[in-house]
Amino acid sequence: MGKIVTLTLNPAIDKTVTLPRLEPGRVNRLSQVRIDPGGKGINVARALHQLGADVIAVGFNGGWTGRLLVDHLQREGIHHCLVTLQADTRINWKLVETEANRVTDINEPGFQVTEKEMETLEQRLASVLEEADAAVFSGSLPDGVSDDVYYRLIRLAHRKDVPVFLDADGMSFRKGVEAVPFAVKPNLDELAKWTGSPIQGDQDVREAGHRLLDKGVEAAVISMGESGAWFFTKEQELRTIPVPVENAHPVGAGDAMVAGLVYGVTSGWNWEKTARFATAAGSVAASYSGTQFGSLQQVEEAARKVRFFTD
Ligand SMILES: Nc1ncnc2c1ncn2[C@@H]1O[C@H](COP(=O)(O)OP(=O)(O)O)[C@@H](O)[C@H]1O
Ligand SMILES: O=P(O)(O)OC[C@H]1O[C@](O)(COP(=O)(O)O)[C@@H](O)[C@@H]1O
Repeated sequence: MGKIVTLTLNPAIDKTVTLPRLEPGRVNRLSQVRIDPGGKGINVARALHQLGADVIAVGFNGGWTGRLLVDHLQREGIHHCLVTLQADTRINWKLVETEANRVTDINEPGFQVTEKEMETLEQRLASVLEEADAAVFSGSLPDGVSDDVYYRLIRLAHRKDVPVFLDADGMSFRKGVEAVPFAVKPNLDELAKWTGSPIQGDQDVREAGHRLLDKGVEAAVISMGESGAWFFTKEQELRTIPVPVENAHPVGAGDAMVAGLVYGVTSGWNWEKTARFATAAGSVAASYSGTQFGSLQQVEEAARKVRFFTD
């Protein structure tokens, strides 16, 4: 496995705050507070690094929260190539209510990016892609970045022969798919936005998965939280069932799954092994508070317990 590049246009500091129950309109006191570096591509890089992969995180970053983010990345030993902006990297709040076992995400929109800054980022990405075996483009877009950005950058990666794994939402995902990434990983909400109609059962998922393959992507993975995921290629379709995680902390599970998927594909594993591993990577992440990811050994152990729907 060679170098993997992740792209995070809108990174974040994830602030996970825990309390028994939120009482709106009253003074609430937190029982725990946790800070993690975040944003989808940053998390994929952290998860891949935990698995032992050679990874570099590319993206924007800025202000005091940006310095905090870099500090965390350095402590974790993550290589990065970030374009520094004046404005602060956003803070995304993850409100955990323990009594209801409910997590509410409150994500800031993020900083404003100029055309010039976007050009600088594209130049850096282009040079990092020269040495890459795979790239992961994921997450929301900051203000000022047009929603065809993944489309353009996937085409850039094609010119360098680098397969792209895309995990995005809304119009940036829709346009990105048109550039034919190697793989996509929507969850059910993201998939419903792409199809334009609600996804109401396995048959709807299968139809949507095949529509994604018809667009030319080699692999479509549809994640469904604790219910596992569907893994589609032209040759095979599998539905995985993870070992359920009690009192799960699902933030970052999707990013861990993407990391597991890239890890399996770039290791040359078959689709069953990759599907088990990616599913398990998500579950291990869901077992930790905040965003924390499993080691190779932990994920391999959890992968042995993943079942296929037809088992
Ligand atoms: N409560 C859970 N128990 C076990 N596995 C989970 C749980 N939540 C998530 N996962 C694993 O993580 C994967 C990705 O989670 P999901 O919530 O679908 O992603 P996203 O964060 O992108 O919405 C799931 O397909 C599953 O394998
Ligand atoms: O870029 P977006 O869509 O706002 O998402 C950013 C958030 O998603 C996360 O990367 C978690 O994503 P997943 O739960 O999908 O794995 C958080 O760390 C971050 O706060």
